[in-house]
Amino acid sequence: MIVMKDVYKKYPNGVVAANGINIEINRGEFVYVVGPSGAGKSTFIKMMYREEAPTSGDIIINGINLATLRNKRVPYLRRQIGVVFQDFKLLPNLNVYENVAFALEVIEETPQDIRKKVNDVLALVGLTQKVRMFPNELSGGEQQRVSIARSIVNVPKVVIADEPTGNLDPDTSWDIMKIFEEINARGTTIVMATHNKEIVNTIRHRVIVVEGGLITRDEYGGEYAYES
Ligand SMILES: Nc1ncnc2c1ncn2[C@@H]1O[C@H](COP(=O)(O)OP(=O)(O)OP(=O)(O)O)[C@@H](O)[C@H]1O
Repeated sequence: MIVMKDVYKKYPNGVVAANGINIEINRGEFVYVVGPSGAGKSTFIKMMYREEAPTSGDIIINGINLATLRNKRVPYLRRQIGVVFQDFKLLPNLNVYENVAFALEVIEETPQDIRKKVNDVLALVGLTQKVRMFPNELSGGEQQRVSIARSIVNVPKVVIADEPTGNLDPDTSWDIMKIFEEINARGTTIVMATHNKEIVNTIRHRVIVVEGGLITRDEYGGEYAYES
């Protein structure tokens, strides 16, 4: 469960990117976050995994209050949340297997556990044949699959994705969406910022519209639509 109460965010340059956001997202939901460029979608998402801190207001993720979370507890939060980016953010000097295993190794899993968990998630995203390849040997879609595998290897309750199909062609984007659908079907909450109107209007889920740092619409099975 994700709760935001009166969340306000002003960047040091004076830009107000969140201007009183209130929202509840229940366990297992799939939520699209849409809105015009500069509306505050990335800021909204970054505050959920504490990449950005709100200026005021409360953010509670699976019972963890980010307002009172100590910095040393941030890794604990990050284990509960998988994050997927538009530009994949893979480590270029590690192969597919190592990029995914890295996320587990940092929390001191045993080698046997690592092997099983990494192979399982790589099978889920369809990359079993490419485990020894490096990011620069993969297509964009394959790199995004690695990044998704990395995001779910710790079995997080929530996966947050900021424009995960933004760098991909339409066919590849649909393939990536199938993986998110599968992850969601297994019970993981998904929060996804996207500009992809066709996807939002075809694979229907809850749609939150962010405009001017505010949630201006919130509809289950809604359409990709906003005023400006
Ligand atoms: N680190 C930052 N410092 C200062 N201002 C920022 C910072 N990050 C974002 N902003 C500003 O906050 C506002 C919201 O930006 P944000 O990236 O959240 O929008 P967005 O809806 O994700 O946009 P896009 O769809 O273009 O990615 C914009 O005016 C932006 O310029």
